[in-house]
Amino acid sequence: MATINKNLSVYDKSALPSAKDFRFGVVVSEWNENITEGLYKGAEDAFLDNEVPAQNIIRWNVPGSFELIYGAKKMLQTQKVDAVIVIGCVIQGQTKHFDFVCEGVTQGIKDLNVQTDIPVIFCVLTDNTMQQSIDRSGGIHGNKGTEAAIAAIKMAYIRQQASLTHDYAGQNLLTSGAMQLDEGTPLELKE
Ligand SMILES: Nc1c(NC[C@H](O)[C@H](O)[C@H](O)CO)[nH]c(=O)[nH]c1=O
Ligand SMILES: CC(=O)[C@@H](O)COP(=O)(O)O
Repeated sequence: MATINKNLSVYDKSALPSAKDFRFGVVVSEWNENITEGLYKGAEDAFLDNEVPAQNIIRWNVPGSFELIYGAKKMLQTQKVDAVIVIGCVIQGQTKHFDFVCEGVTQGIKDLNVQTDIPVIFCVLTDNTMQQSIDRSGGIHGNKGTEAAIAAIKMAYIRQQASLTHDYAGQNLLTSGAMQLDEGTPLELKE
């Protein structure tokens, strides 16, 4: 379903786990800061709306979206956080640079999710025009920063619950039957 068919800011607060004890890192790109600041506000407001204490939100800035990878890596290595959001806005220019930045950031953030134990949420707009970015950072399609904060809360909870289960060494919990993840159903871990 494309963004135009859903509002990025809409979420069911009653369906979320408590986030008051979670700590979140947010790495923000300074490129297109008129957009990334709006995305950050959406994320921050959603955290605060879900009782995350302001002091539990750690923000770092990096020059551009490509640097989100290194910034998130150092955040994970040095800060006690339950999830990290990377925020960027990449807009098509005249050259192929857009393609390489977008692909590089996507693969780099994917790698962090594979190689580390902390969820890293991908809040990077990859748009054709500035208007598309405006529409998705608090405009007519809502705010992707809000969506990212809700994802961060949900993933921090999944990580917390998974840490309570038996260590199925070498097994993928999602396929071993130990973890049933149904949409909207609280996580139930089976021994
Ligand atoms: N054109 C955009 C960039 N480009 C800069 C790169 O992200 C990077 O900072 C540079 O290549 C140095 O390593 N970054 C964005 O976030 N958005 C753009 O539209
Ligand atoms: C994503 C970019 O780096 C791009 O916006 C830079 O613009 P250009 O391709 O015109 O150099």
